[in-house]
Amino acid sequence: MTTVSTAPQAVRNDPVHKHHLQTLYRRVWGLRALGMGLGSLAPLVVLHELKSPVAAWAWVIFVGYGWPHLAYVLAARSRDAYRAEQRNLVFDTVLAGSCVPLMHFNVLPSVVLLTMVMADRLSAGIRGLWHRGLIGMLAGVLLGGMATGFAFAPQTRMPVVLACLPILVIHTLAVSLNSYALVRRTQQQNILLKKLSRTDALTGLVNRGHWEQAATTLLATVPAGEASLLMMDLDAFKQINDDYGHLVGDDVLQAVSGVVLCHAGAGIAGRLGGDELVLAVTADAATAAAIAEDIRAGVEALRFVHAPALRCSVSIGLATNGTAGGSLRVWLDAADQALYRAKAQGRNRASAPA
Ligand SMILES: Nc1nc2c(ncn2[C@@H]2O[C@H](COP(=O)(O)OP(=O)(O)OP(=O)(O)O)[C@@H](O)[C@H]2O)c(=O)[nH]1
Repeated sequence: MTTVSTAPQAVRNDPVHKHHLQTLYRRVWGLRALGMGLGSLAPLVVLHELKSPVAAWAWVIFVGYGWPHLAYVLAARSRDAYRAEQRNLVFDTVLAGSCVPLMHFNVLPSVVLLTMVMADRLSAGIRGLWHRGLIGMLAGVLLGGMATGFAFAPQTRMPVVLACLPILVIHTLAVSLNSYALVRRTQQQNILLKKLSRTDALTGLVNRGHWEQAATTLLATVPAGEASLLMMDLDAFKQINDDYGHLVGDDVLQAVSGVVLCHAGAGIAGRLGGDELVLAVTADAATAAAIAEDIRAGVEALRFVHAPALRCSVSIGLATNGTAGGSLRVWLDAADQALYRAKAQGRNRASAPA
């Protein structure tokens, strides 16, 4: 019931993943003890009905209540605990199979036992385990049959039916809980992956590809004159990098992105690349100019712990979707020209197209 997916090479070499595999036997221990313990109840009742010899009792008691702990010790003492646990998982099936002839093929407990054991091999997610488990199970049935002469009495009486219930109920609920946890974890990881795939790692703004998608949608849905684009470029950023180093340069980029996000409202802030940031927002030209001034002033007010003397500024080019026409390319071009004007007019300012 513990899932260990077969991972690609890079993941398999990861120390955390290796540790996860090498400690599998510890996680399986409790589940094996519970499953084998409950699973042995019905066989014991059948042995009682059949008035089986002591050797059969001893074997089933070993399978149900001794083997789970022996399996733990074998894996713990092994040089490769994961391989040892894989052997244990196959040996589980041999043992389960061997109990079937001891019960003279009593139909309900035999089916329950074999099904539960097989379901656990499948849900472990280890490649080929179910296949090896099937062979192990058949070997177990064969060995048990050779010991009992394949005696056959498939009828199941009520006490045996009742003895099957604990494993049926508890095992089914445990497997369902495990699946529930797995689905929840996968959903959360998918959300995180989606977020990471569209986020610029340094600034936390959306990356170019995702920003272009979102801006295209905005452009298609907002009437002309009601959406604005702010294209921002840090002033003399190369000099900042040269004077203070790239790490401080990164701090500046992060801090400026923080200011942009702070004033973005419901707009979409992104990093096109380098020190070039963009904000597409549902706002007319006057509102966009006010947002641009807030960002400009916010950037000017930034101070840095690792470079107290450092002052930075940003130039901003503005374009509304009215001036830009229908395509994102034209809109970006209009904002870029406005940014060029802001730089040419002396930087640290916002400018609209001429
Ligand atoms: N620290 C840091 N620097 C970066 C990063 N990406 C790009 N740069 C640097 O940003 C600088 C961009 O400089 P430019 O935009 O060409 O010029 P500028 O110095 O900002 O001058 P103006 O734009 O004309 O004001 C280059 O030196 C790049 O190496 C980054 O992720 N971190």
